[in-house]
Amino acid sequence: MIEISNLQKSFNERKILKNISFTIDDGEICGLVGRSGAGKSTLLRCINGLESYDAGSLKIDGFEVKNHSEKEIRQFRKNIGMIFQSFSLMERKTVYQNVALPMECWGYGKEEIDKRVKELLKIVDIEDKIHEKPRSLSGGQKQRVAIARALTLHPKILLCDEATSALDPKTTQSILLLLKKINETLGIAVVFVTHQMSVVRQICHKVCILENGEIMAKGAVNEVFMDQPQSLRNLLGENEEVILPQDGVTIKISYSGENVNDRLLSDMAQKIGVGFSLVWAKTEKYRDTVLGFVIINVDKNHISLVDKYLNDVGARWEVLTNE
Ligand SMILES: Nc1ncnc2c1ncn2[C@@H]1O[C@H](COP(=O)(O)OP(=O)(O)OP(=O)(O)O)[C@@H](O)[C@H]1O
Repeated sequence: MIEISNLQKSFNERKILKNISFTIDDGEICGLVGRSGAGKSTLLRCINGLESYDAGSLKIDGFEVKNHSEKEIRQFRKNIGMIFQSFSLMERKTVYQNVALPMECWGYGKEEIDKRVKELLKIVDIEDKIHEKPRSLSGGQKQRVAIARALTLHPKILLCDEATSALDPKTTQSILLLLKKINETLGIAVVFVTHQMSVVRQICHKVCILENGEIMAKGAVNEVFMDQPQSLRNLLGENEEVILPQDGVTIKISYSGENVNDRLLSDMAQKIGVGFSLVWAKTEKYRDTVLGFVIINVDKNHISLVDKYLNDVGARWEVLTNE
């Protein structure tokens, strides 16, 4: 379990992380998102003990990460694997040798290394490239090797720094599926720093949105995406321009596949006898649920009935325009 409480970090008097608090439970996947320079990588480096922090607490399974000897930190880092956008493989070594490296550094015997490397190459589905050098591999294959290497010492946590940002969409999908499988079968917690919201939607249980070193929103992914806090809107941008009607009241309704069924609007029309015009709608698939977003326009005389109905069924909604 990762427990971060009021964490603060400055570089040259400049506050980079301000009062960061959140927890990641064992086996959870947490997305850390935010604009460039928000402090995501610094936070990741604090988690694996590469960077210290000025105040607050960062505990992993009860172990406060800062103020330890080199030896203690080295031992602690065995619990944490890390993968990067740039893969960071050793070009002169083969796939086998790259994956074997952490175990060699820790002085494991040849036989144990051989068994573990082959087992991992099978998990990441790249056994056929065992004797190749990184230069002959595609980006996705290189990331598979990097994932295998990150898992050699049986870590409890995998930190991913923009791990899919250099990959095309199809390869990104296959790496996300692999990380999901690893999370589910090995129970490893994953912290995923990314700019790609699709990554958060598809594999993360939780998300933290960082802005200028502060957490602006955090929580279960479907909750945060349904609430659409300003920090999330800032990140998503205005990529869909919807033309809103000039008269009546235009409202946006958000609902999840768990608490409101897809007959929400037709039921509303039937039960309260109110018509509406559909302005825009979309559904999005998340890890464990589907979210629906609908914009409708109703006569202003009917808005109190609509208000009551939507509150009764537990849908979230907001007024976009009111004539
Ligand atoms: N070692 C350092 N010394 C001084 N300033 C640093 C150092 N490392 C990071 N910073 C500064 O801290 C801020 C946060 O950097 P960080 O790399 O954590 O952001 P980020 O959210 O990961 O950005 P990106 O998405 O571009 O990787 C930036 O303004 C950066 O310049």
